Amino acid sequence: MNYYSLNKTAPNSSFKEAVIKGIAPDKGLYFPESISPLPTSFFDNIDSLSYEEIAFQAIEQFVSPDIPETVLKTIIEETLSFDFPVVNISENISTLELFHGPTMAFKDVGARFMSRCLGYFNQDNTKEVTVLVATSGDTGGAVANGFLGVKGVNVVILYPSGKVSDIQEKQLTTLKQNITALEVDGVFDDCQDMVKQAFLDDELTSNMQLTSANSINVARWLPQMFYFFFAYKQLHNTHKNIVFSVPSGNFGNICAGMMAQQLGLPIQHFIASNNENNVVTEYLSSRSYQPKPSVQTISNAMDVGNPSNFIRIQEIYKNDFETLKSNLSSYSFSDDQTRKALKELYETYNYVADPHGAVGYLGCKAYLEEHPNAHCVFLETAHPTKFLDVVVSVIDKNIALPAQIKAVMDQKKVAISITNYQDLKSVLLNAIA
Ligand SMILES: Cc1ncc(COP(=O)(O)O)c(C=O)c1O
Ligand SMILES: N[C@@H](CCOP(=O)(O)O)C(=O)O
Repeated sequence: MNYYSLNKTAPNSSFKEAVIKGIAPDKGLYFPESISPLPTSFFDNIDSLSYEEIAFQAIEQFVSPDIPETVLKTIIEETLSFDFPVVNISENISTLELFHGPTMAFKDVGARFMSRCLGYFNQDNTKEVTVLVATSGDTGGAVANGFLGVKGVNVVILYPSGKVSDIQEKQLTTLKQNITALEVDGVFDDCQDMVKQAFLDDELTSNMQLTSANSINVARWLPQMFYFFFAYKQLHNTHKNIVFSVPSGNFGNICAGMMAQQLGLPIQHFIASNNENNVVTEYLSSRSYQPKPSVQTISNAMDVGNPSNFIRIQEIYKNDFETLKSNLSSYSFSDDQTRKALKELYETYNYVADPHGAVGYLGCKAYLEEHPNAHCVFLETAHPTKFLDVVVSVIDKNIALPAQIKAVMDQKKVAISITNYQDLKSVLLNAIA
């Protein structure tokens, strides 16, 4: 598969080139040249397919011929080494739990898939690759974990100081080895802007091979399609009119769901559930797309004021506002509403959610008011213990810590404080000096 740049002024790239570069030379996001729907027999037989087989068929066209079939099968098998259960909440609402991986957030799937692709492409390469990542909380930990010890790859993670949870910070600052954490005096969008600026910097790019492990990288983004298929497999015999409510920040996850739909997955509608960072909610009601500075919320990983992947969503719908609107609704919720939803989920349904999942639940409720015949699946994108203070204070009950969380809690944080792009550049240049 070849990929074109959404800025349309760079040459097309193979999957391998797109993964290694991360972003096109004209700074556009890569997008696949074609999307061929899966045959109807795939959906007719989905009950008899394993998750690995489903994932293989979903992604093969996007990575072929750069990753041979046997290698791809191994990558998928290693990526999907944990469970993706759908849990029933009420008659019309279920949740897809995406937190059973090593860092307990949905990012584990994309990070594990991408690290193995890059490891494969880099196996005979003597030139080291530097993976730059901006995180508002979960990408950093997942990428650190996914790339830990990968030969020839150094990972540099930028995170906004004081704006990620304690556990998230531990997950991205305690691994050492080939992982460096940079604590930025700013918000997530500052981190993301610095990463994008680094790709524009000739002094850096002529001295080192830079790539990104944010969802701008196609190998991080596309595997996020897998679990929409897994949810469908679990639900399609008992539920019709399946809609997904995706707690959204950078819009990579929901955009991956839309790619699954393009492959033929019968998803009736998408709901982008937002906290008060509501650029897309506003766009759908006003037609005016106005990125704005992010505000801090209790669903911190969604504190994004300029979502990178919205341009891919526009491309999927060929920049047609009405087509997009017929397939996507969006709602924005305050922290107070999120706290009430956490409480309601616990007290009414005995379900302990995390603040991001709670925003997704609110999105389901809002949509179902207008569409009572739908079945809404909200993505539970992280484990509640990653946001221990918020969740415990709301439900007023201690929750057991999983082994993955206990393993990092008492580790010592190691991070370099930076305030601006020059600081980032110095860290990167010093590393190769
Ligand atoms: C727990 C959690 N939920 C939701 C999101 C938002 O996902 P996306 O950025 O793909 O929209 C993130 C961050 O990506 C996250 O970490
Ligand atoms: N919410 C994310 C922000 C980065 O998103 P990505 O999917 O583009 O990596 C985070 O948790 O860091």
